[in-house]
Amino acid sequence: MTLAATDVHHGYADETVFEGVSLSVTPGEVVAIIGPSGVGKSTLLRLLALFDAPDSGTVEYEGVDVWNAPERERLEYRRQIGMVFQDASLFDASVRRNAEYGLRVRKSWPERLQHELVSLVGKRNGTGDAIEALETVGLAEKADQNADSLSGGEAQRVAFARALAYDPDVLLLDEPTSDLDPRNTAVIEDAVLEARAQGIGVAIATHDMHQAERIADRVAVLLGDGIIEIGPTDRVFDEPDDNRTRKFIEGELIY
Ligand SMILES: Nc1ncnc2c1ncn2[C@@H]1O[C@H](COP(=O)(O)OP(=O)(O)OP(=O)(O)O)[C@@H](O)[C@H]1O
Repeated sequence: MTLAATDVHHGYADETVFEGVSLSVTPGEVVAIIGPSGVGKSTLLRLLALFDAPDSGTVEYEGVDVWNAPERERLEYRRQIGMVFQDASLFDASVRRNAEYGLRVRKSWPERLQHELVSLVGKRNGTGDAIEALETVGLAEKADQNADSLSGGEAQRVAFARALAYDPDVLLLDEPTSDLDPRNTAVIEDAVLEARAQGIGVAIATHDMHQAERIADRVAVLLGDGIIEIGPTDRVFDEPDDNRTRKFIEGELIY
């Protein structure tokens, strides 16, 4: 399942964040979105997550222009996309109940609706296993603990498991490790690579250049005027086409 934003423009009130941005996420790849603070990395992820419609341009799920599709279809496409934010935002409930959240919502739907939606996206998700997802992030043994007993890093790992348990086609990660120590970061990065191995397409916004180098297949560099460069990670880091990319990677203030 390919998720693609094409020539999207977006802004808030009168302020344009970016224009003419195109980015696709294909199955089994990790795309890192890098760029200075405020250039619109989160905004782009929100457009890909179908939370917000672009001001112009299209967002397509497997070739379907989702903002011209009926609302019910759009909601179903949205459910194929797992999102993890910088802040874990867990519920005051057990780790297991948090990880199961998406599964419970889907199971509560009428059978007729389930069939209709399976025919739309070609699979029945919501049948995943929360404990398996917790195992992926090394927290299955804490399944019965209340989420508020977890450390910040553990909570973020549960947020990742919650997105994974639902069996998404795509995972969108908005700086998921920016507040984490190296050990918890490594757990999340391994889980990302595991998701990729299962065929999930992943886009991750990150300020950590080393993280992008470690886990991304492709890197998109977002600057004031849009994506100035996109390509295989090694090529973008070692031989960037755009001089601003090189300066940004080397830590110069360019924006
Ligand atoms: N809901 C909103 N209402 C108004 N302006 C917003 C909103 N969300 C983001 N912005 C503005 O849009 C611009 C892009 O923000 P965004 O969060 O997408 O950038 P970012 O690259 O993810 O930044 P950071 O790296 O600091 O997280 C910023 O100027 C921000 O202030």
